[in-house]
Amino acid sequence: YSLFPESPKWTSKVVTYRITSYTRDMSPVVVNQLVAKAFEMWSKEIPLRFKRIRWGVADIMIGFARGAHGDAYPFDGPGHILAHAFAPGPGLGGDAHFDKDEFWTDGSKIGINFLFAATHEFGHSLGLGHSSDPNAVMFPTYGNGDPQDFRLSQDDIEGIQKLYGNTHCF
Ligand SMILES: CC(C)C[C@H](CS(C)(=N)=N)C(=O)N[C@H]1Cc2cn(c3ccccc23)CCCCCCNC1=O
Ligand SMILES: [Zn+2]
Repeated sequence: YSLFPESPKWTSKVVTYRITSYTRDMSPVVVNQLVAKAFEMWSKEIPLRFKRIRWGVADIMIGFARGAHGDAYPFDGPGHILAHAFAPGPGLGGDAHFDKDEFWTDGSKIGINFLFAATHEFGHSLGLGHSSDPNAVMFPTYGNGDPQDFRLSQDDIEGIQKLYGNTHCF
């Protein structure tokens, strides 16, 4: 695993998130559920809680966008870069953007598995960089293992616990 320089992390016990835009590929209800599930993948390994807010500014602002969308990293049409997320911090820090030009699916068909991509992006939002372990969710490229049936690798868990400690007793 790798961290970002200076190991930025969230210092609050509860981190808020808000989904500000959606995709036509899946119903908003499904996107909401998959976002919650992706956060749970990480939160079950660390003493950190996530709270969804529907309005106002959350720590982690989540949305779908195509091409240039207000940050310095315009998306590139179908394929190539699928999404991006910023390291923990104020403002843009922690935010996760998904490329609207991808075909996002919930594991029932072809396209890009949204749960996998969201789990990867939220790893960045929490402070993880990329891993050299091909089995890690934080590996730089999509589609090495089976994105329809994945779980955090030991490397992913080691990295997130390095930042936030673990949830086990003494
Ligand atoms: C892990 C993801 C969820 C998030 C990362 C982006 S990020 C910022 N969050 N680390 C991602 O999109 N990686 C590219 C990396 C990549 C693979 N190729 C590329 C060709 C061109 C440009 C990029 C790529 C080869 C062709 C396959 C293109 C489709 C799949 N794309 C990828 O795997
Ligand atoms: Zn990445």
